[in-house]
Formats: sequence, structure tokens, C-alpha cells
Amino acid sequence: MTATLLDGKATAAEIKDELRARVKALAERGIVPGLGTVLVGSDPGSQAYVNGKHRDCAEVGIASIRRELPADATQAQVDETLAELNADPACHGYIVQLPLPGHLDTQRVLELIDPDKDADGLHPVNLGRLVLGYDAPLPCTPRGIVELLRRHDVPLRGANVAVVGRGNTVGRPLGLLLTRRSENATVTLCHTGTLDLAAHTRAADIVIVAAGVPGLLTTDMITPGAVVVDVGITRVIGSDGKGRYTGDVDPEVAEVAGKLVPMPGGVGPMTRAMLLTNVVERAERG
Ligand SMILES: Nc1nc(=O)c2c([nH]1)NC[C@@H]1CN(c3ccc(C(=O)N[C@@H](CCC(=O)O)C(=O)O)cc3)C=[N+]21
Repeated sequence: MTATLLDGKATAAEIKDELRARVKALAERGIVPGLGTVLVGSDPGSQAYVNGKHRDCAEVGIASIRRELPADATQAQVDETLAELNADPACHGYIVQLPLPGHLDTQRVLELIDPDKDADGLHPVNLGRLVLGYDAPLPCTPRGIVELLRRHDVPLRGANVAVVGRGNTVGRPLGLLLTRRSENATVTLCHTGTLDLAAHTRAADIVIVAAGVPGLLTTDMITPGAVVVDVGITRVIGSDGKGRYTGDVDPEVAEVAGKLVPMPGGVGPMTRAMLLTNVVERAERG
């Protein structure tokens, strides 16, 4: 291994320490930040993610507000749950765990969240604010990636960044974040219609892969010394028959990259830390 690993877990722990202090200061003003989660159905992966978020909350002193609905919940039941959380003053921000069961209208659900309580930063109004450069809660994964690079002194200003993937939760908003005046990176947003992906990734100082394709980025696709960020997380069945998660970056890339944000232990913990950050920021605003 030649690449330096950028430890998202350690950096997230640092951020949680900072948040704990901010939560304490809020307590002196009589404010306890509250994070809500809405989980529809009992997918074990989604349950595990939601449990992780509540564990994080307990660690920093944020109150947890859990709403669980059965897999066959009606759209009206979901709508009502969102209306309750929108009206609950103890809930400073909340998330609806995605994906939702197929019979529910994801777009409708995301639009029913009060944009000021949008802890994920994925509400269309907030994505629009991001486009326009207005103040808004930022999408957690893109924000976590920028924060991790910043805290490890990876320069963004003037850097050529190849983002692979144009999804609504990572690639698309990440391109917007990185091209803000405050970051000033130059971004090439690559996707399944890109004709010569390797030409773009080879030309980049920083390659961020959020395609959901295991092993997509291979050693021949980067310039030696490049910074590589693995955002992929795909459940695969290993040769032992057990399920495990795998990233979008081929393990051999660690021999060629200068710095690597690994999966696990990279972007995931940072995403969770940014969710907490969004809630604390909202509570500080009063
Ligand atoms: N409304 C909504 N918001 C989300 O932010 C959201 C979602 N829906 N649906 C599912 C995806 C997935 N996601 C992850 C977050 C952290 C890890 C994470 O921390 N992973 C650990 C490994 C697993 C663990 O240790 O728990 C790591 O990368 O080191 C993984 C995945 C958030 N998502």
C-alpha cells in the first residue's frame, strides 16, 4: 500500500466532539436539538443505518425521534407522519430513510418535508438554493466529502476533480458544492453516457467515485499520486456465501493513489456526522 488513507471514522469522531460542545452550549439556552427518522418497512440494511443515526445522536446529546411504519403503510399514513414532524417543535430536522417501498411516491414524500427541517439537504427547494448559492442545509454525503478533504489539507481551489456518478444524493449536488466560489474546483461530472471515462479520471487530481458499480475505478484509470474517494456501497455475496459491502474502487488502486478515502471507514461516517451537523446548525438558529 502506498496511498495514505484518509480516516473518515476518526475525522467524524472529531466532528462529533465539536458537536457535543455545541449541544452543551445549546442546553444552557434551554434547547435540545432533535433529529427525527422515518423508516417505512423492515429492510435490515435500512434498519441498521437508522439505528446508527440514533446511536450517533445519543453520543452527542441530540434527542432521537423515531417513526416506524409498516412496509404496507399507505401514502396517507406517510403524509400524516411528515405533517406531525413538520409541526413538532422538538424536531429540528428529520430524514426519511430511502429507498421507500415501491408503492409510495418518493418525490411527493421528499417535497412534503418542511425545507427548514430537511436534515438530508435533499429537498428540491434546498437543492435549488444550492444551485443559486443561497443559504441552505447541505446534502450530507457531498458536504462530508468536502469536509474530509478540507480537514486533511487536500486543496480544492484550482484542482481538477472527476466526479463519477450524477445521482441526486451524491454526484449531482457534489458537483454543485465543489464549483462554489468558496471551493473553486473545476469539476467534470462523468456518468454512464461518458464516452471515455478513463480519459477524464486520468486527467484529474481528485477522483470521486459514486456510481454504485463495484470495482469500477481501476489502477490504469488514475494518474499515480491522485487523490481517490470511494463513495460506492453495494451489497454483494462473497465467496463464503455471506453478504458484505463493497466500494466502487478496485483495492489495487491503493498501490497507485497518493491519498485514498476508503470504504468502509471513509465517506459513510462523514455522512452521518454531517447529518448531526445539519440538525445542530438548525437548532442554533432557533
Ligand atoms: N434519507 C436518506 N439519507 C441517507 O443519508 C441515506 C439514505 N436515505 N439511505 C441509504 C443511504 C446509505 N447511507 C449510509 C450512511 C452511512 C454509512 C456508513 O457509515 N457506513 C460504514 C460501514 C457500515 C457501518 O459501520 O455501519 C462505513 O462506510 O464505514 C453507510 C451508508 C445513508 N443513506
